[in-house]
Amino acid sequence: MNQEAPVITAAHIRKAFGSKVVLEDISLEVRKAETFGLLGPSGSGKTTLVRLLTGIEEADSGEVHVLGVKVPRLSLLSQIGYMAQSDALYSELSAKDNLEFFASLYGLRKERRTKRIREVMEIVDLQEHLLKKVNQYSGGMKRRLSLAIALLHEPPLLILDEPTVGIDPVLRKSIWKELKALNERGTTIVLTTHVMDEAEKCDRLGMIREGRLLAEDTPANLLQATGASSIEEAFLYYGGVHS
Ligand SMILES: Nc1ncnc2c1ncn2[C@@H]1O[C@H](COP(=O)(O)OP(=O)(O)OP(=O)(O)O)[C@@H](O)[C@H]1O
Repeated sequence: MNQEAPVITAAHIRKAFGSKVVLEDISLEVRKAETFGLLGPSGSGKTTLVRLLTGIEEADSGEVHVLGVKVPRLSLLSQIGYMAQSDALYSELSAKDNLEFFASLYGLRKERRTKRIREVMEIVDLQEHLLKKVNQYSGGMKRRLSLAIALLHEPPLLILDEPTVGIDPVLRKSIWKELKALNERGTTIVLTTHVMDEAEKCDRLGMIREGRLLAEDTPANLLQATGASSIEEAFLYYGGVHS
């Protein structure tokens, strides 16, 4: 059992856009060096929740603390590697120039910058496309470059919104291997997914449906508690769809 203070604590989060309530009374904790997966169908509120955790979006009520600090806080930005669902890249620039830009934003000095750019491009298997303009990249390549940028400054917390969408199974496997290696080195990871086999790879899962957290536990415990034979079945169970 990890006795350290949680890296993320969200308490009674509520968020509405106009009259539409998108998140209702969400409370959760993410522990140091774990991979916490947010699993839920399209439109269930996963992106809104991770945006609240980063401080990009503000809750109507409830509080989020990250690394002991109340969100939003500018100083937290250097502590978080955030990969949004839509890629925030400069398409007229090369991958290298994009990486250089974000590296300078994070204050990486020249030597470390060069080393890290090489390392992160290897992780996402784009080293041969470093000088190519982003507008010549495929959708999957852009996702991989976005992941590389999130990893660049070696933040203690990674928040990844659907990081492996559009990425082929072989590379997906190697990216998961890297995420697990980062866990072992102390990095905490929060990611969203609606892919069940990815959900099983997370240390703990939060199941979200219609803005509510249905359950939160390890994949094994969720299976045991529901008597389900798959995460998909467990999700349906908590969603009230008993077979
Ligand atoms: N800025 C916004 N203004 C109004 N409605 C919004 C806004 N952002 C999100 N929503 C709505 O909030 C709900 C949850 O959206 P969200 O993107 O958080 O879901 P999601 O689970 O991440 O979905 P997906 O897996 O498709 O990305 C949706 O109904 C969406 O239309």
